[in-house]
Amino acid sequence: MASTSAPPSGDAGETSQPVAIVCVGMAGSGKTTFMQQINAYLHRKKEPPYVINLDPAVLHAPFESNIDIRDSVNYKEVMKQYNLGPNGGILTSLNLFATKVDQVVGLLEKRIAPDPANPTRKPIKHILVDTPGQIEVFVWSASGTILLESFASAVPTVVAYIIDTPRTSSTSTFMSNMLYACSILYKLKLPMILVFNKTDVKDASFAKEWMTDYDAFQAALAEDEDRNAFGGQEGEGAGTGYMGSLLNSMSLMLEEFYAHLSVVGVSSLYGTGIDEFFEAVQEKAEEFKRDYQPELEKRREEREENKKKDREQELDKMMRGMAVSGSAKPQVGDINDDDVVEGGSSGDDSVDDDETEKEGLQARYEAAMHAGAESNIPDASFAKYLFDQERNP
Ligand SMILES: Nc1nc2c(ncn2[C@@H]2O[C@H](COP(=O)(O)OP(=O)(O)OP(=O)(O)O)[C@@H](O)[C@H]2O)c(=O)[nH]1
Repeated sequence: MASTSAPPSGDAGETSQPVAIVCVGMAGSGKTTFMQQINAYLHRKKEPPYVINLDPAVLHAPFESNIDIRDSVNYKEVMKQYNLGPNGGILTSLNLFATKVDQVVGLLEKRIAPDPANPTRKPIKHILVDTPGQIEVFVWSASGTILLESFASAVPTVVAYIIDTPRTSSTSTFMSNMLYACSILYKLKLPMILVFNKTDVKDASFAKEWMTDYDAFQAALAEDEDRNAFGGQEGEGAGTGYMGSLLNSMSLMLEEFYAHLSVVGVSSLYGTGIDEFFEAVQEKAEEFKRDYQPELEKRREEREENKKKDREQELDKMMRGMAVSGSAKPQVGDINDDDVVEGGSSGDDSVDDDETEKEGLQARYEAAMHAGAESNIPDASFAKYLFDQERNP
């Protein structure tokens, strides 16, 4: 079941490696406000984080970034040059930035490694990564995967999925959001924390209960069905028996998924629940090292192995190509020599044969003409003569 209030396994700052927290969330869920809040929290704790902004379209970020995609890629220029709309512009900017991921990780690794020239420099304990508001552009793009895998190869990385709690309070919107979270987990393959934001407006206890108590969700489902209110506050209330049974089976299916999540309720506006969030970060960082890192390394090794195989195949193909073209010349030479020796049927020889044939025909024709002239063979018989000559040269 969801580890909604798991005890902290130590201060997040005590881990030897820093933890990267990648914030994703639907537009308006409060991602930027949340980033601002956790950034301020860490500054207050005198543990300033390393901040990476991957949102090329953000106009005013309320916090400073150490690495900012906007410093390398001009989103508006990308839109203009490639004739793209806003989403295409963000995607292309991310793709362009992903080509520099080695430099980004290089900078990051340099910063988190101890500096012999400055031994008193405070180590970085948290890396905060802000992502574009268009969640699908990041989560479902190749560049998003490349960037995340690169971070995860450098430091333990966890995903914080920010949810707008007041807009998730009906059974159907809750289920939609959970399915989306599930798809993100499958896609990113990194430990995930569900951050129920805006708890100053709507407490997240209902969500925690629904995730841990199947009967409680069933009761809420029955209530929504009775009220014909599957859309909740923001829906149209289009409840049907089909919807009820669908939500029912989905909630059963998601039980296993919930078991792998940490769930926290926060108010980014007032800063409540942030301690609990960092406890969950610590828990997930440990989980990353225990469960995800070996899997990531296995995938990386497989990729390397496949790359090696591809390279070997290419090399093999090339060598075979060289062998064919290398041996082709002598072989062609051999064939020519053999042809000459054996009088084989090379193209040139057949031309010679044709020539000989032609000359023979010509001679016979002339002889025939001469003979015809001499013997007055009529033209009609001449063809027969030639024919006979052909058959009995
Ligand atoms: N009441 C309340 N409002 C919040 C909270 N967090 C964010 N908001 C409000 O929600 C709105 C959206 O917040 P943002 O932080 O801009 O959301 P976002 O997810 O970054 O949005 P995009 O930039 O579109 O991706 C703003 O009006 C915030 O003030 C919260 O904890 N409580």
